[in-house]
Amino acid sequence: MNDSPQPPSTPGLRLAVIHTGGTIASRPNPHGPGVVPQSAPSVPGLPNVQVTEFQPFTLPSPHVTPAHMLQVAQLIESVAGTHDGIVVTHGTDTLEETAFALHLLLRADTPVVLTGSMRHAAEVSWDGPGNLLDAAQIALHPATRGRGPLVAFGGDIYDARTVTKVHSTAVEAFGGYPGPIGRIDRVEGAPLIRFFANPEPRVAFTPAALTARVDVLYAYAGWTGEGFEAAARDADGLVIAALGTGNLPAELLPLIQDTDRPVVIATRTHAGPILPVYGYAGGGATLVQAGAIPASFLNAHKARLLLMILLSLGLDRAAIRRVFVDDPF
Ligand SMILES: NC(=O)C[C@H](N)C(=O)O
Repeated sequence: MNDSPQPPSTPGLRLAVIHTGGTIASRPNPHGPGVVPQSAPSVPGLPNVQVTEFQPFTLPSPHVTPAHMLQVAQLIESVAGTHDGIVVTHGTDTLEETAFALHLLLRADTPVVLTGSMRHAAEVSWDGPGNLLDAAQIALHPATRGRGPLVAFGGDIYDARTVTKVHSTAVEAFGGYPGPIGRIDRVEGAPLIRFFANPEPRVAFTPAALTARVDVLYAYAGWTGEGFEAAARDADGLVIAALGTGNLPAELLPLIQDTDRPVVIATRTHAGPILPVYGYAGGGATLVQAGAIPASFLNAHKARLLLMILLSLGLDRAAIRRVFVDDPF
């Protein structure tokens, strides 16, 4: 653990800030109801840090697609060599998906820290400036290098692979098993950054485009497979947010047996792995025997991104299975 207070900045550092929208860029809508992203938040002044800002798009994060994630990854690759740290501001609703996409796509090891806010700029409790300052100081800290894309929120630092949004309104909106890998605090204004875990090593994939279609289905008591056939017909791959350790109602077993599409099984619970424990029809052991691919600890929407990338690279089912099973997800 590195727990020595750091100076507010080290002279001559170069920070890139990539603004993409979200509540951190939002204000009340002058043309209609609610709040909408409008202008990028101001980057706090950091002495002797040269800041370059980029604004590839300004979107609420429910409008962000995998194509936007690839665009951000390509922008990061293009500026990584000339910057010491990179911050991405993003809406919180799909922030974990962009973070995980960057985890899968980036080759550069320049620190990348994503952040956002839960309150908009016209609210007294706006958390944007604090989160942005945290993210900038984390991105420029020497101990951050080599940890892959991170998420900074409410002072906690998360691994892109495990972070997830856990609350729809609270300022402490992020969590995820097994929790933060670091923390930023301040002592008399100086940042104190401590890491207490390293993320698992990353494998970087380099698709030219994310062309594959992957649909997510959500399991529930009494599901008899509604939606499965259409998804298996129209999509290149499927992810099921299954029950418990990766179990489904019995009706799903023949559907999974009969499709030639890769079917990845994640859990709809909020933590824990997929395991082939149960041997009743639809139990995890029977699904794996039928060809389903366990998503390990990935949630369904992160498993979808990995499957989309692997299908876009042209991998077949056996190769996809090897990535899901052998790589540290
Ligand atoms: N807090 C937020 O940023 C939520 C917003 N709906 C978004 O993700 O764009």
